[in-house]
Amino acid sequence: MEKDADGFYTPVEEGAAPAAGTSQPGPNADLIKSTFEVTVTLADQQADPDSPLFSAKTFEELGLHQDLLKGIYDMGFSKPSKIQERALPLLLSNPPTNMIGQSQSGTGKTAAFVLTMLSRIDFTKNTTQALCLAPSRELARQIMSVVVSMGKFTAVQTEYAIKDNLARDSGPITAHIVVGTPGTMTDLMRKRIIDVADIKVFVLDEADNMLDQDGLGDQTLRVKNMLPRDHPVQILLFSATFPDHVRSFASKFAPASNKIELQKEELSVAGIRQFYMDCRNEEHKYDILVHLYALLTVGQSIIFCQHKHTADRISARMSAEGHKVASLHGAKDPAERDAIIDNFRDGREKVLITTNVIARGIDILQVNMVVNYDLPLMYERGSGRGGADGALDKPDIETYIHRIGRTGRFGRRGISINFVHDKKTWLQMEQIEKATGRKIMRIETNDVDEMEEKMKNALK
Ligand SMILES: Nc1ncnc2c1ncn2[C@@H]1O[C@H](COP(=O)(O)OP(=O)(O)OP(=O)(O)O)[C@@H](O)[C@H]1O
Repeated sequence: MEKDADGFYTPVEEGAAPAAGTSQPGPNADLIKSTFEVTVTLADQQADPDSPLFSAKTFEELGLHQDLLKGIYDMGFSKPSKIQERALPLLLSNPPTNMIGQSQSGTGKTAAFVLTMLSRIDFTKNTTQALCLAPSRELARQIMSVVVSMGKFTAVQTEYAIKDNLARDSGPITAHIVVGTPGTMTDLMRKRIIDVADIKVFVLDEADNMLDQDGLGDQTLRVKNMLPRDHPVQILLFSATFPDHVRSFASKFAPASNKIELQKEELSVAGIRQFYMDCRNEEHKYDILVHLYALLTVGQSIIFCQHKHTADRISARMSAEGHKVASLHGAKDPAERDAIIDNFRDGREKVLITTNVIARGIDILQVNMVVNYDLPLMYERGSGRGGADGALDKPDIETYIHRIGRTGRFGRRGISINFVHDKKTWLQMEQIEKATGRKIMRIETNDVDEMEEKMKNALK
C-alpha cells in the first residue's frame, strides 16, 4: 500500500520500484501526513475520542512549558507525528490517565512518552519522579539520549539503572528521571538507592516484551509492586506490537487506560520493501551475505541471527576475509556493547551483525537495510529466550515486525531481506507474509547484478 496525493492508501505492487525521480522522503515527510488508521479508546467512556480536545496539530497547543517547547524544536521537530497528535493530549491531560499505546516502529512513541515524563517533573524537588524501563541497555541508553536532548533547556537530572553504570558504593539517587532495564532497576529499588516516594510516571517501552511472562514480565511486575501506593502513578505502556497473550495482562497492569491502537494490517511500515532470497543451504546463506556486502554498506545495515554464536562466527569470518563488520549480542560485556552500538550509531561501522537484543526500538535513521540471516522463531514457553534450546518451528511475528522496523524510520524507505534455505524456512516465511498481510518478493540469488539493481531501485 502507498499513499496517494490525498494521503489515502492505494495498493501498489509490493517491491515495485517507485517512479523515476522520486526521492527518499525526509524524516518528517510521510508520517506527519500519514492517515494510517488509529483507533482511540478512552478510559472515560462518556467522552468522545474524536473530539478536537483529544488531538493536537501543533506542539504549542499542548500547553507545554517554554523550556520543553524549545527542546522539541531544537531536536528539529516541527509538528507532532500522527501518533503524537492523538497520544499527547491524552498523555498530558489531568488528572493523569494510564495509556496503552500501539503504533508502528519509528513513528515517534519515544518522543511522546519522554515528553510526558519531562512535563510532569517538579524541578524544584531533587527526587526521582519518573521511571522508564526498556528491554535492553542499548535501548535504555537511546531513550536517555532523547530525555537529555528534549530536556536540554530544563534542569532535568537523569540517572541510569543499567548494569555496571553506577559505582558500587554510590549513594541514593536523586535524579528526576531514571531509565533502565528491569533487573538493575529492581535491584536499586530494593536497596533503596532509588527512593520511590515521589514517583508520578512509570513507563514501559516495548511493553509487550516487558510484560511477557517468558521475557521480562516477572521483573517488571516487581518494579511495579514497589511503586508508592499513597498517590496515583501514571502508567504508560508503549510498543509497536501487543500480541494477544499479553493484552489482558497489559490492561490489568495499566488499569483504566486510554488506548491507542493501529489496525493489525498497518503494523508493518509501508515504506519497507520486503524481499526473500532462496539460498541452497546454510553455507550458501553466508556466500550471499558476502555478495551483498557492497549493498549493505550503501547506507547502514543490521543482520539478525538467531544465536550469539552465529553472529560471532559470521562476523569473524567476514572480518578475516577483509569485510569490515561488527557484532553485538548480550554475552559481550557492557562497556564493549556500549562502544559497538555507539560506533554504529555514529556511522563508523556500517554493518552490524546481531541477535534479537537490538530487534526492538533502536532508532538509527541511516539504517536502510535489515537482513534476517535467520528468521526469528518462537521459543517454547519456559525455555527462556536467547538460548539454543527450545526454539520452535513457528516464526515469531512480533519480533519480525520489530526487526524490520529498524529500517524505514519516521517515513524513510528501507528494505528487508529474508534468507530462506529449506522447506521449513520457506514455510515460516510464508506464515510471516500471511500474518503481516504484506507481500515478500523473491530476489534471484544467481544474478548479482540484477539483485543489486532491484535493491537499489527499492531504496530510491
Ligand atoms: N514530531 C516529530 N517530528 C520529527 N521527527 C520526529 C518526531 N517525533 C519523532 N521523531 C523522530 O522519528 C524517529 C523515530 O521516533 P521514535 O524512536 O520515537 O519511534 P518509536 O515509535 O518509538 O519506534 P519503535 O517502535 O521502533 O521503538 C526518531 O529519530 C525521532 O527523533
